[in-house]
Amino acid sequence: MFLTTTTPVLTLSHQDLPLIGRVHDVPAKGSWLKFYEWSRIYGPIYQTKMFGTVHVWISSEQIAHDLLSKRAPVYSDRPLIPNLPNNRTSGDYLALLGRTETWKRQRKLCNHLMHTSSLASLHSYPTLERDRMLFLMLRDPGNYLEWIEQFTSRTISRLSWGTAHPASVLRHTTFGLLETISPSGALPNVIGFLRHVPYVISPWKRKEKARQELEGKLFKANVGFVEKMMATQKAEPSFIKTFLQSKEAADEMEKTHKWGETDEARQVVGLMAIAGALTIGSPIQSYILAMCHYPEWQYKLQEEIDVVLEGRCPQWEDREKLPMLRAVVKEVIRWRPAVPTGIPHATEKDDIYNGYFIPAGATIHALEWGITRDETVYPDPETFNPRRWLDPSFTTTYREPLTQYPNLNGFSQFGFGRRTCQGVPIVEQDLFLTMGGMAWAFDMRKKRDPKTGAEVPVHWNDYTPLLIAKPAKFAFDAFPRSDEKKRLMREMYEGATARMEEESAGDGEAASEFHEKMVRAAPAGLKDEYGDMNGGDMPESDHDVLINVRDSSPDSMSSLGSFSRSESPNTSSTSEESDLDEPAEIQELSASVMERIDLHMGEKRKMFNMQPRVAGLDLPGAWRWS
Ligand code: HEM
Repeated sequence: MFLTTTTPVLTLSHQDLPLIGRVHDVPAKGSWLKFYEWSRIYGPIYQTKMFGTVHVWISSEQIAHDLLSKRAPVYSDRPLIPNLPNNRTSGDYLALLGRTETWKRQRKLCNHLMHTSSLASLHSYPTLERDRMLFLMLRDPGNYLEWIEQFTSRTISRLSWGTAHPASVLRHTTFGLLETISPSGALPNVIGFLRHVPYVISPWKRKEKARQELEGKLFKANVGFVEKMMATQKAEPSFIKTFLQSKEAADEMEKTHKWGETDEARQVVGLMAIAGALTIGSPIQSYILAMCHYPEWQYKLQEEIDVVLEGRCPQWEDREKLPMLRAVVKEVIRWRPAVPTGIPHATEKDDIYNGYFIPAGATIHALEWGITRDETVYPDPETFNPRRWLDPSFTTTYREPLTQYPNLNGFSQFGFGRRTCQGVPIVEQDLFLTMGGMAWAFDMRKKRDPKTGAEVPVHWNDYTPLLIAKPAKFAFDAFPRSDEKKRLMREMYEGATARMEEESAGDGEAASEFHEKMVRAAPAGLKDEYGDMNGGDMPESDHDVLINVRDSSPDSMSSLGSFSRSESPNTSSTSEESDLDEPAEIQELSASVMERIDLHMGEKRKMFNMQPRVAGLDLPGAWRWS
């Protein structure tokens, strides 16, 4: 009943797009590979029907521009997400809103906050956190996933609220949201009618409600913190601070109409934090994967950095002088897109494109994976080749002047038309600094078997299945390139931590008060999950031991409570610090965390029971809850 034919249907006035595929032909893992494979057979635009909804898949940048940009009034809506059914209207998540007045107002605010922050070079937060990350990698490269995720979540926390303290909880709630919204995440996104299951027996609804409650409290507490710091002139720069200052300076009309209420700004900034924490780790990890497979590019990059900077580690101010580094950044994103299926748009009216009919209400996917494999634009697309951005013979990608290009502005990987990504300045700076820093500091390469001397294989393209795809964990060696660089890394780390300590002295108790109390109030089991509210600060000296209590491989991250942490003295609990004298807000929050864990356990049991019924629909295992 849900299935389709492989033959285009002809009518007198127009032709339907080629209609292909069945829901159970699409694997849950690497679904974009299947959609790309179909594009090779059926062309750069075709449709599938899944549970009654038309999905249009576009694998050509030109077609994506023709529709999503040039016909923006028709193609700028977002589809309903069955597992988050108010996504188009609630105003909680800007990126998921329909094309409403709320979305327009929020997008304007987001734009203003990003612009202000990027004019101030993101307040050097990415540099500070990059310096911290390099040293952590030096000490414990095997835990690279943790250091990278800490880098991204701490950087965006600082940008959003002027402090890194919320980073751990942010990572947690954000990953839950990714499950909620991903087509291959929560089951109602695959079997749409499951969204009608009543709340009391819907594990998905209950889990999502608990997650949203926790997230809401986190965002509220963070705004409260910024307000408190501003009252004493100690607030570090942040999106929220910019909002509050802009509103303060505005006239009465602008106060509500232009900038909206603080509650709304809280959600806009929350969404920006979510986007930053979710996405940027993907290309950083893919860079290491690329260097394992293409060591020659690592040497070329190191040569550029060494010659131009004479031994210094790349800084954001060096960007004009380092085109190869910018080319590597861009090529990593092309080679392994972070959002390989794109974030879908929806049509508001029937449309005809080159004689093909596209109905109102269709879900439109700019298939980023397919777009980056268009051979007319990217010859030999499977090969990682930054030269395509630097050599004039690559006429479709090369652009002058090299002091400016390549860069990420307008790159297809950040979407199309009115819904393009707002975070490009952060992505650009984060990736330039981390990839440049890693190339400067380390020779990264495949491990060798100590007995045989043979290279230990590294996967080529094993990525996590959710909307934001990250490479499965792999083993590699990261050798510091010299003793001098080791010394400099320590110095850079110490410089970064000194500044952090200064900030902590400035924010005194207020910054950590909320988060640390939450940890202390939580029972022992939960401390594993929320243990280090600083996002895993480093021990004082080399002799301290990092205790990583959990595996942070992408696979294990698909279950709640899976983030690894390092034990830190200031977050450990004592019997005197019981929850009895905690403020009501903290007790309430801790109870909600408990409820969420209970829910999670119950839900897993229920899921188990439900699987035979799901299997009765003849869906392959891959489409079931995993
Ligand atoms: C590697 C990192 C990132 C990638 C690949 C990426 C990619 C994307 C894509 C493909 C879209 C959808 C565009 C469309 O619908 O046509 C999007 C939307 C968005 N991104 Fe990003 N993004 C990244 C990082 C960020 C960051 C750090 C922020 C932080 C501000 C951010 C904020 C947003 C927002 C607010 C939207 C929604 C725009 C709207 O719906 O109007 N993104 N991004």
